[in-house]
Amino acid sequence: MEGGVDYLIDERKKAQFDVEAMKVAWAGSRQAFELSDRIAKLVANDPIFEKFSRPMLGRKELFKNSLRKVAHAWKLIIDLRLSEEEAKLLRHYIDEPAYTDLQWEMFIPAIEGQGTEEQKRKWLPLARKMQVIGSYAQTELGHGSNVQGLETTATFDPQTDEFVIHSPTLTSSKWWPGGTAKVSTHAIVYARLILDGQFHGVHGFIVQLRNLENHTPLPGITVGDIGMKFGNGAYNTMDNGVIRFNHVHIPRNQMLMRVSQVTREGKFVQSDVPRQLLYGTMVYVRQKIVADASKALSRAVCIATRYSAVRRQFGSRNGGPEIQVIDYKTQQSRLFPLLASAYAFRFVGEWLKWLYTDVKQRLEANDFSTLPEAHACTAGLKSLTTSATADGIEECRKLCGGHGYLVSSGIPELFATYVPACTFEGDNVVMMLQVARFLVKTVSELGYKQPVGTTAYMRRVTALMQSNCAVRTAEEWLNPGVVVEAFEARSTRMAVACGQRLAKFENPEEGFAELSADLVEASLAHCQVIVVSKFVEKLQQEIPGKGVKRLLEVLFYVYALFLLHKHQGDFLATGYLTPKQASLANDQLRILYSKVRPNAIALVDSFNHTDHLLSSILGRYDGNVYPKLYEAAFNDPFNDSDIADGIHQYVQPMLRQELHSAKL
Ligand SMILES: CC(C)(COP(=O)(O)OP(=O)(O)OC[C@H]1O[C@@H](n2cnc3c(N)ncnc32)[C@H](O)[C@@H]1OP(=O)(O)O)[C@@H](O)C(=O)NCCC(=O)NCCSC(=O)CCCCCCCCCCCCCCC(=O)O
Ligand SMILES: Cc1cc2nc3c(=O)[nH]c(=O)nc-3n(C[C@H](O)[C@H](O)[C@H](O)COP(=O)(O)OP(=O)(O)OC[C@H]3O[C@@H](n4cnc5c(N)ncnc54)[C@H](O)[C@@H]3O)c2cc1C
Repeated sequence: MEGGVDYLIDERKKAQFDVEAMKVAWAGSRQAFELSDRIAKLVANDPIFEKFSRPMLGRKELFKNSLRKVAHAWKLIIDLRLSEEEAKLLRHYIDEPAYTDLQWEMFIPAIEGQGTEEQKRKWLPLARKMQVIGSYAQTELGHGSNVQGLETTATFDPQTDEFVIHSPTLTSSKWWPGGTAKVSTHAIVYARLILDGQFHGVHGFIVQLRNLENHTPLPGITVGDIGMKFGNGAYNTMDNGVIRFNHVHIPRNQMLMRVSQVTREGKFVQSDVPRQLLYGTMVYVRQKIVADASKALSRAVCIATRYSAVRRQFGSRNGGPEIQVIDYKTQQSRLFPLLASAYAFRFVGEWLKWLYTDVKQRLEANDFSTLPEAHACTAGLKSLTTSATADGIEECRKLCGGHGYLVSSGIPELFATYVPACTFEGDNVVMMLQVARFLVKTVSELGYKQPVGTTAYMRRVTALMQSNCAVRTAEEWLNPGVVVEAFEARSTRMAVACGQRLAKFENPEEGFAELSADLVEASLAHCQVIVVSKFVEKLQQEIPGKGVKRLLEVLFYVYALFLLHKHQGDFLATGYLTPKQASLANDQLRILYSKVRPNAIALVDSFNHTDHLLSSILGRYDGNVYPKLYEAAFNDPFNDSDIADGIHQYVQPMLRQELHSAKL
């Protein structure tokens, strides 16, 4: 047997559920499935969107090719009259970081959220037709996480009714904004507002960077690329930029003025809208990043699962086949929790999208009451899901053994493209510390204020602090109420313990800094409550299709009990579980893995990933791994000739002992 074609055919026959119905459950609805499937095939069948050769291209060629793909995609959007939703899917399936990500996910949302009605009327139609191309220039060489520490200045000049945008120091150079180095014509630049010598906080300004006719930078603007990033291909299709402003004048009406206004006379007016709305774009993008985590993790898991069914090692009896590596319990205990996590993140992402839509509608109606919770949820879940996904992709590489390290496995590029998600849109630790602030506040108010939303479980603080887990058998862990209560009790106990220790500090900020590592752990525990509860809520809905709900229940228990096993130190230290109960959870986990095993291939088929999206020989749908790996090796341009450049010059003289006289 040269490939694994028969193995995957056999595996698919073992499925105990309706794969087509699971595809719909994964997509969210039949309509969402059909839409997504149609766009995925459109991209997969278009040779311009080929991406297998991407890691072998030099930077300039890579970038030009990326510009070509974006132009081709835009042409398709117009010719096929694709909706905004379809265009988003098109970008997802093209699977190449590009300036359009910033245009659609940051520049436009920033104007929508922070612009006045007049500004929206002017800028949004231009941006939506791609007549201006915008980026999001917040981070500087010296500051990223600390937004209030940004140094770029926007000084109002009452003489000309303009703001003067200036980079006063080297460290104030804008650094990282995607799409800026070579493409964007405009940027939302975050700068310190200065009126009559007084600082009035950091605000966003629409600044034109390039001449729309010939694309040259405007006077006073120095702009360039910040250099190659991690991995071949990967994020290097994006032109992350550096910008220096030398007293660049922009009209007053290009300050985004929904939150605060500057009058013609140079007076600062603070509206009723809270200052935090300036950060609204980040709430939107963090929500989007959570939704995307399941897409990235499911890709890696799909590759590792298919390959684990094709790959065989050891255990051959009487010349028969060796054991499929997916049958090793260790392989299952590493792979199946990641498979379950992909589903868990899919469902929590769906819920977060709902939460964001609700907050957005409220904000439009000037109801800001749910913004703090939305901020804490998006920050915390962004941190949890991206960290787990980045680690999960790397684990999948190891699950594929040596072949996982080959670029043709599709995993190295996926990893290199994905890992910055742990840093951009807020470093993951800094984000968890935001959750910690929210939790500390919630806990300190417990005596007189009912917690709401995702912290509502803390209303039962007394019960959660005092009662203990009642599980006596492994079977008793198969109860969603029991599982969720365990997570809620652990989270409440960790948060309350942090609150009690904080109260001993005279200076709360000093206490917060001192206890920050514990606070991050308490925040993670709270975020895990959210993911686990949202999975349970999903299971309470009607889920059609033979066996679909049952398999999702299995995955829920795998996800939750795996986390419980991994963090059993917390569950034991807080006193909610006994060592015996933790051990029973682990026993149940092993039983659950055996329930996943026959369904593993069908569960990853349910992601409906095309071979184009996976771009992986190990993860091919047909399982034809070995012949294709062999073919790809000899198709590599490095194998064009048997004698590589440099052999005659540097190797042959060594073999002939003539190196001393060779010209090096
Ligand atoms: C959160 C901060 C660290 C806060 O700092 P401070 O403590 O200094 O606070 P402030 O004084 O500023 O404010 C305090 C106050 O405000 C509240 N707050 C803070 N943030 C928010 C918010 N967002 N919403 C609401 N409220 C907020 C806070 O809780 C306080 O409230 P109280 O006073 O009541 O306590 C902040 O400074 C911060 O956010 N820092 C991080 C900076 C950051 O995130 N920068 C992002 C730069 S842009 C960027 O990185 C772009 C990345 C590229 C993205 C590409 C777009 C593509 C999208 C799709 C992505 C898919 C990826 C998938 C890849 C693949 O699959 O291949
Ligand atoms: C691929 C990529 C694309 C990007 N695109 C854009 C873009 O389009 N526009 C844009 O404006 N920016 C962009 N960024 C910048 C990005 O948003 C920042 O890098 C990010 O917000 C982190 O900030 P930083 O670099 O200042 O990290 P730092 O804050 O310097 O972090 C360094 C370390 O310090 C720790 N740390 C920092 N503060 C604290 C604290 N208070 N407590 C405890 N630990 C702390 C962090 O955990 C981290 O370990 C991009 C970055 C990347 C990697």
